[in-house]
Amino acid sequence: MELVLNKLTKQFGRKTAVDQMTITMKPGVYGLLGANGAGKTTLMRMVCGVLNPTAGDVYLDGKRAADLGEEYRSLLGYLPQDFGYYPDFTAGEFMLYVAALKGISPEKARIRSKELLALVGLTEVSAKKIRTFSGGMKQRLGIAQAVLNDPRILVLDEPTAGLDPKERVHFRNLIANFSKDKIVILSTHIVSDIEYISDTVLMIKDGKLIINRPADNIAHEMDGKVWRCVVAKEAAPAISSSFCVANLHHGDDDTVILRVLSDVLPMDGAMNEIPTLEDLYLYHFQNDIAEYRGTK
Ligand SMILES: Nc1ncnc2c1ncn2[C@@H]1O[C@H](COP(=O)(O)OP(=O)(O)OP(=O)(O)O)[C@@H](O)[C@H]1O
Repeated sequence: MELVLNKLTKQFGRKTAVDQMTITMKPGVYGLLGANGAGKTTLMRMVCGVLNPTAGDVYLDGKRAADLGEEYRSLLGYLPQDFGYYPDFTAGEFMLYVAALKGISPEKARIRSKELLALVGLTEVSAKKIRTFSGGMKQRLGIAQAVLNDPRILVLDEPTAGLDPKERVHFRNLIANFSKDKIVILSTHIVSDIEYISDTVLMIKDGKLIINRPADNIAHEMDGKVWRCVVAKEAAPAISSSFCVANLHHGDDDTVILRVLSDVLPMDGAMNEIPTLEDLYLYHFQNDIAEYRGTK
């Protein structure tokens, strides 16, 4: 199976939300990373056919998804960011409702719903109303409904948003279970989720694909650019204002230890550190982050 996004573009008035994005995907987990407004949701909505591209196309095994129509949609599972859960439904009712929308026969729907609710750990609460669920439980229900039709392409828009660390780990494991032989596209702001679960990292910035690379050794382009600087407390603000600082903590005495991202030696005595995906992300998005913090 091969999913090709060919020069996929979406324009909202003058704003180009997704700009000529070309990606070839095979089964595996693709982690989509980008700042707020980078174009992740717009891209995912076009992949799922809920938004028409301004230009470009999605192809599945060489055929235009738009031409495949229902045949393409039947292979998709989608967990949108703003997923409506119908708070007065029970989890079981909700699964059957979504199954009906997906055209699954009632008998098959009952069996599959039961299996999936068990898989996501919601069997005991399947008769409880969704309004009583925690954020993590709702997200688990969200992924269960997305895979009801056993999709070959699974699109998850920020599935770990609002989850506590324990729920996030549980959720990541669930996604890993579901991802076998599928193309999974998952967006998040949480770098560690991408690091743990993705086979390929896609980084997008201002609607453009800036990185499309296997997750192993993803941060190697940062080799020699991540520095550990130990300075006196008074010297730390000057370093913070001149360089991108990924992390800062206080040492034993009156020292401060900074993790600095810089192409050049930031100060005498700085030592290179092993780069991480988070360093790579911060390096590419440092201007967005400075704006967000109000320092630019
Ligand atoms: N329906 C729309 N009409 C006009 N502009 C839109 C519309 N949808 C998205 N945009 C704009 O397109 C850009 C990309 O938005 P998108 O929601 O795809 O980003 P994102 O990366 O998913 O962001 P977030 O992480 O905040 O969800 C933003 O500037 C957004 O304001």
